[in-house]
This record gives sequence, structure tokens and C-alpha cells, in this order.
Amino acid sequence: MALRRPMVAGNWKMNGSAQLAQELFKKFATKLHNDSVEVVLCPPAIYLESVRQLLETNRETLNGSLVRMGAQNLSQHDFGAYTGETSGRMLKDAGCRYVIIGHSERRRMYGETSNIVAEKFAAAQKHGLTPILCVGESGPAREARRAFEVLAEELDVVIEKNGTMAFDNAIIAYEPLWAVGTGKSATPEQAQEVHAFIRNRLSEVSPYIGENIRILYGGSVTPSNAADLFAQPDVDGGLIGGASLNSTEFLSLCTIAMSA
Ligand SMILES: O=C[C@H](O)COP(=O)(O)O
Repeated sequence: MALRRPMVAGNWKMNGSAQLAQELFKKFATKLHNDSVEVVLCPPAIYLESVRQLLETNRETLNGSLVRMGAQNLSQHDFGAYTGETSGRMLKDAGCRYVIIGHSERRRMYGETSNIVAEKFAAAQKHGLTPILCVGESGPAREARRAFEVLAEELDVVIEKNGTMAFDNAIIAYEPLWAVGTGKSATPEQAQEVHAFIRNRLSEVSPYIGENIRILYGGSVTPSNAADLFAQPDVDGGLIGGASLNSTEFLSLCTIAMSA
């Protein structure tokens, strides 16, 4: 087993159905044979209960493989008059182990600043959830050679509020905005360069955290580019959008991560 167990997390976004969850579990039973990859399903909140039930009823057929559930977002608040929001405690009650924080779609479309993201990170951990913290630069920022600056800012705000040791129980997902849902993935070299930058930034404060944190790549990952991306030394798997909605493709990505 590699130092860091690869993870393949499917972010369904506002897509999918209870039927997709059933299809996936049928395939998990035949294609996942061991714990060499951790698979995480992040369906819309309304389907968390369906996935939780499938996890429970399929415990035996999963046969030691690691399939877990995550949410796509949470409130930074514990409870109160926040219509439409879901707290970390509720997600924990619903059976989530992970929660995606700071996805670029939430930062861009719902006004989530790095400060709010840092508060959500804290709220997740307070309620026993492991945050999957998304960071990534826009196309113009990359063209202006400001990618590292943007990534450092997104990361540092969370570090300042929560401390580096909080990353002992966190996952980072590098998702360049120009690659999300565009069909244009980062090259393996581009991904490796950024993942190494993120790892080094954490290592400067804690070599232990730097070495152990899992950093996923997200942005137009498909079965045809995954092997090269996952083979990079600092890429520990993927956060998958579009391809997580096709059970055959998603399982193929899990199998690729198993042998990466
Ligand atoms: O969270 C997942 C990402 O935004 C990647 O989406 P994508 O695989 O559809 O590009």
C-alpha cells in the first residue's frame, strides 16, 4: 500500500438519482475487491439517505472495499434561521464522513469567500466530518502566471483560521477552474507541479502533514487521462464530476486508481 491511499470521489453536483446509486453499488460488488482505493460518493443532499441505505445493505458484498459518503456543501453555522442550509451535525447524522468545501462553483456562483470557506472547514471538523477542500486558479490567473499566488491565498486563509495541524484530517482537491467541466484537463505535468507546490507549502510548517495529506486532482478527469494523472507522485486520486455520473466510467476510474 502506498503511503497515501488513493481516493476517487464522485461529485455528482446537481445531477444523478437514487437509481444511479443502485447501479454504482451493483458494480462496486463485482469490481472493487480490496481496500487499495477509497471511493467516496457525494450525491445531492436529497439522495444521501438512499446512499446510506445502500452502504448498509451492501456491507457484505462490498467485501472490505472502502466506499464512503460525502456531502457537497455545509453551512458554517451550527443551527438557526438559515433557510435551505444544512449543518455539519445534520450531515454527520445522515452518515457522511466527508464534505466538499470551497468548490469553485460555490465560490463563483454563491459568493463564498476564502473566509467563509475557512469557517466551513472549521464547522466540518467540529462535527466530525473530513473536509475535502477545493482550491484552484482561473484561466486568466494561470495565463498571468498568478496560479501559485491564488492557490497560496486560498490555502493560507484556511491555514490561518484552522492551523496547519487541522490538515491532519483533511483532503485537498486541486481543481483549476479552466479544467472543470470543460473537457480540457490539466496535463499530468501541470497537475504534478501544483500538487507539489501545495504539499511543500504544508510541509514548510509540518513535514508530517505535507507527507501524509492526500491531494486529489479534479477537472475533466476521464478513463482516458486518469492513468497518467494518477501516476504523478503527488496526485493521490481524483475528484470527479461528469465521469462520476456514468457508472462504467466511474468504476473504471476507481480501478485505475487501484493500480496507480
Ligand atoms: O468536483 C468535481 C469537479 O468540479 C470536476 O468536474 P468535471 O470532472 O466534470 O470536470
